[in-house]
Amino acid sequence: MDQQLYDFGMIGLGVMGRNFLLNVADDGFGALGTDIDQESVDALNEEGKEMRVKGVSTQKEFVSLLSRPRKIMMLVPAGKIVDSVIEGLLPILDEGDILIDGGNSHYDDTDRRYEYLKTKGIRFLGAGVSGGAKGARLGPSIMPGGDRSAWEDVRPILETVAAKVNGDPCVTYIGEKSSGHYVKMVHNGIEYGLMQLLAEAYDILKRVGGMDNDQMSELFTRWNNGRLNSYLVEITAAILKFREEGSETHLLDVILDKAKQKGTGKWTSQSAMDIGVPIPTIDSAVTMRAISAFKEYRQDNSKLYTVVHPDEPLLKGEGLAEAVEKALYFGFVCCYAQGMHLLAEASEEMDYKLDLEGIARIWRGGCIIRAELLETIRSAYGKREGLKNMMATIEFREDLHDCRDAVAEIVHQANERGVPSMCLSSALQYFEAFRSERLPLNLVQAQRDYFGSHTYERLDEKGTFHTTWDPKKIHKAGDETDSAIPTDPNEAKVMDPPSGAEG
Ligand SMILES: NC(=O)C1=CN([C@@H]2O[C@H](COP(=O)(O)OP(=O)(O)OC[C@H]3O[C@@H](n4cnc5c(N)ncnc54)[C@H](OP(=O)(O)O)[C@@H]3O)[C@@H](O)[C@H]2O)C=CC1
Ligand SMILES: O=C(CO)[C@H](O)[C@H](O)COP(=O)(O)O
Repeated sequence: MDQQLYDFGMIGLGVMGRNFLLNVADDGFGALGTDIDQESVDALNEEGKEMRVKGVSTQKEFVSLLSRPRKIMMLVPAGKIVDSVIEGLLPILDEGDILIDGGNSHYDDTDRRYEYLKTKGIRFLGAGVSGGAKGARLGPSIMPGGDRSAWEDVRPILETVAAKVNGDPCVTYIGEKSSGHYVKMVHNGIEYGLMQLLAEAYDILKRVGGMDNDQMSELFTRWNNGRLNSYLVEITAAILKFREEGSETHLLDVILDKAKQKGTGKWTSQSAMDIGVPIPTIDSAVTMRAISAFKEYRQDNSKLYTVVHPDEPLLKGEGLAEAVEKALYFGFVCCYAQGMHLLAEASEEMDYKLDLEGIARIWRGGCIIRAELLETIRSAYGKREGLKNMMATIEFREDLHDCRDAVAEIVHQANERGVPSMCLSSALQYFEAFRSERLPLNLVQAQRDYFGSHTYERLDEKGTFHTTWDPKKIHKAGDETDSAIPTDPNEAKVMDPPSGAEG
């Protein structure tokens, strides 16, 4: 093999890169890897001894051993490292070679790199990869976007290594420019939401229902055999019962309750805010990770504010379990609905021309958010061209109706005992807001017009209106904000803090 050229190259032989490359080799392709760390190169050579795999130490040797056009994937930490790897490669690549960024890069960086590499004659793909270590090794879900001809060239390899659902590979060309990384970012936003919903269900079962870890593990296993069937429910069941060898304690009970984040969830929320798409369940999950990081504040506050716990929960045992299952299912549907809606709007905003059915299809296997539910989502989008929000489709209408009261009850139970349920509550509130024909935002419009002359529209007349709400208002030319200061001293007083509030 050493004298032959290799079909596929990987830069970065960490958790994802090494496993992805071994997966490529499993499928009979010649697989070549390199890493800044010699130990990772040696480990690949050791692990790939019996396979068509080789690790080399320099980029020069790496590039010289790849067949043309070279097909190189980078799985290195996102950010400046990606740019430095690109700069190192450029002088030794040839026109038409293909570079794939498989990491979790920000879509703006991907657009910049795509344009830059085009000027250098390099065909660039920003390809989200999901599935963690095991997925990369056995079959991930892959979301490539960018140069279409590059996709056609790497397609046979990516379709072979990707996960399969009923023989269908979990990879498709997502679209132009940064669309692949945008879709992966939203995948991760949904991932944040589902994980937090599961964490809240665990907390409620434990603190409201008094269930122990082994009982919860059995329950999650049971749920995984029903409509909640998904990778994240499956691993939650496994985590709940896990004990280290020789230990009586569940490992979960001694893990610090501060969740880290690398950025993709936050970027999803930021982009949704920019475009104006509501994704409160994903936002709440990002916020809960941020709150979790303030452990010391939480410790201090827990001593200051105590919650009176009612003696007997209204729901317990099987009744509670059944209601939590409904709440979780409801939360899952709302979370996917928010992510898909964001993709639908972003597709227009960024001109990505996304195929939402295709995206749901390649998320059914290999990735972290894979779930039985995704087949229903795929079918809902497949049947309706232009569908943006799936909440009102016949596929989900009955289930959401059926689960709604259970979510309200579970949130109530959690509130009664001071157990935070930000994601579950946000899912319920999202549903309530979207099914409200009339929202109280008429008052917000009136307030905006009152203090800032921002105008409003009316239900009973066409046009844009402004009212002089307070004839006593002092208008200072060119400074509308000043006119917002109430002139009535009694009104101003209301804004003073109530006496005795401090301390
Ligand atoms: N872990 C996961 O579950 C998933 C990760 N991702 C994304 O994939 C990317 C890689 O993640 P992951 O494999 O977990 O990260 P790791 O840190 O495990 O691996 C990255 C590897 O790249 C090496 N590296 C760093 N700089 C260079 C360089 N200049 N040239 C060559 N190699 C270099 C690192 O070496 P050293 O350690 O010595 O710095 C390390 O071996 C990230 O963008 C991540 O967000 C995507 C999906 C899932
Ligand atoms: O992309 C992934 C899975 O799909 C990664 O595991 C992701 O990096 C996890 O994100 P975070 O560290 O922010 O929880």
